[in-house]
Amino acid sequence: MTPWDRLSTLAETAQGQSILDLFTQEGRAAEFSARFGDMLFDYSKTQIDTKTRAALLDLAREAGVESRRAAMFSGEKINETEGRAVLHTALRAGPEARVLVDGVDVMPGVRKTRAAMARFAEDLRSGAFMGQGGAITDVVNIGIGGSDLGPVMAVLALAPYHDGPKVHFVSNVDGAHIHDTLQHLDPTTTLVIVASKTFTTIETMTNAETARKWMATQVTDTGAQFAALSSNTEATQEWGIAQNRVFGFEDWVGGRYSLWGPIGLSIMLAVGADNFDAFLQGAAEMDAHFCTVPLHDNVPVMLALVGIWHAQIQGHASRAVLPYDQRLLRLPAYLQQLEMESNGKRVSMDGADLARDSGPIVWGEPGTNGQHAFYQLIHQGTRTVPCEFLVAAKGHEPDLAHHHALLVANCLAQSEALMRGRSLDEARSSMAAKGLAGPELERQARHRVFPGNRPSTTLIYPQLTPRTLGQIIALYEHRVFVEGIILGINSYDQWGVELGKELATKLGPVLAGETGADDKDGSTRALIEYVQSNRS
Ligand SMILES: O=P(O)(O)OC[C@H]1O[C@](O)(CO)[C@@H](O)[C@@H]1O
Repeated sequence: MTPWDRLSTLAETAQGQSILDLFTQEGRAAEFSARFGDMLFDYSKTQIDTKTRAALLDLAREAGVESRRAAMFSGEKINETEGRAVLHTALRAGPEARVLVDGVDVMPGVRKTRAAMARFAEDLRSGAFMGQGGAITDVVNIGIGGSDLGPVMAVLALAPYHDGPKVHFVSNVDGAHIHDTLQHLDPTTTLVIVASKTFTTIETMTNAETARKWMATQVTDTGAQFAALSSNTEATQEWGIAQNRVFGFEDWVGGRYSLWGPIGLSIMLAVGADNFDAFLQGAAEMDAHFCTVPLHDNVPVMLALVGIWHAQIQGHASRAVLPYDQRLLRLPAYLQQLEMESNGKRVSMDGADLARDSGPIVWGEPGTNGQHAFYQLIHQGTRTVPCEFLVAAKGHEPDLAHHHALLVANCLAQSEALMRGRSLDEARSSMAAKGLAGPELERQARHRVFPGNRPSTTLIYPQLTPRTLGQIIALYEHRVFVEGIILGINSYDQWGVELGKELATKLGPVLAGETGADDKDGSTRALIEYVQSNRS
């Protein structure tokens, strides 16, 4: 019997297994949690028991998690469809590290770029680097996907550490985004960063061109107030950005894994090089944990196995990520790209159809806001949505500690409520206490039943510092990697984004009336006609 078969059988047995009853086993909370430093990952509020976990660990071993992990860290070209190594971990590696790609140590180059970024950041933050109108007050990062989501998420998350210029982000090609961002800024004291690995992404290049025109209205040497983050240094030069403000990286850094290097410049500008270093250090610590700790106690591995249990074995199509931290507002969006662009694939590495479901749909919002929006469905809908809670024991506002206490109480209450539920008898008693009786009591009580037994995990840490944020992001990166290995997926390509881009490029001239729409289907033709007759 393969581990997959064993897990299917275990899932059948688990049907109807009360999670709450599993806690009659003494020490379950400690036994079904994993620690990383002062961070705790609690997965005891799931139906996973000792046998299930053993089968999940066998699955990981048989899939070759340990050897694939070694292959990734040693610079093997594990992104086979693009013939590339996967070494975002090198961007955060410590001073002693040596990482070989094709026999060449890439670390001297990584360190050189990191030092150049730090020098530029310090110059800009101290006022040594200025705009035409004086010290830089605002930075606009223009990028999309991995060249935007990571930096936006991290800059928001690290608000208590901001002591640099104000950082803004423009990603959408919708002119509203750049318009609304630039309209309040002064071009003479603004730095524009064009963040694009390829430097060809249509949204980014269109926004960059618009920013250049805006800058030219008041600045004579516009190029002097631009920087570029890219692995296509030829294109950055052609675009007119001086070499000393181009921060390059190699093709072994995937877009959605790129915030640790030059793509993270906006984070460094906001919080300074020391805090950025702490962010990298946290991630490097998680890398060391991932590489050395046995699978059973390995937080990224266990997070991945819980994910596989819920998505591929129990068949739950989505998972909700629910940070009880307003500053992690964009974490769900960031994880949507990280997880869904990495593992949303229908063929395995060798091109065969995937034998099971691909990675799940990832969605979420910070608590407590989500509670007043979609938690209704999570508690009483007909579908089970495994929930992943994140919360810090302590906030950053000592005088608002009572807010934080309420926040934590809500987070803990939600996982408890999801597991415990409320029975019909309990609902009946509360309706009877309100004076209801007979059929009306019965009807009202049924609406107030919570089925419970809904699984969740909680990641809890002391405080959201730069170092902790680095740990959390690296944790999720490795989780995605492990899930991808188990599914046989190449988590590092993204062919699924190409078709839409190609068609959009062809539709441009059609919408402009330059070419016909004869090859289009009836629906698309009707939509084109609608736009053409309603835009003037
Ligand atoms: O950094 P670039 O090359 O502009 O790409 C942006 C994003 O586009 C994608 O290729 C997908 O559309 C992402 O993987 C990437 O993060």
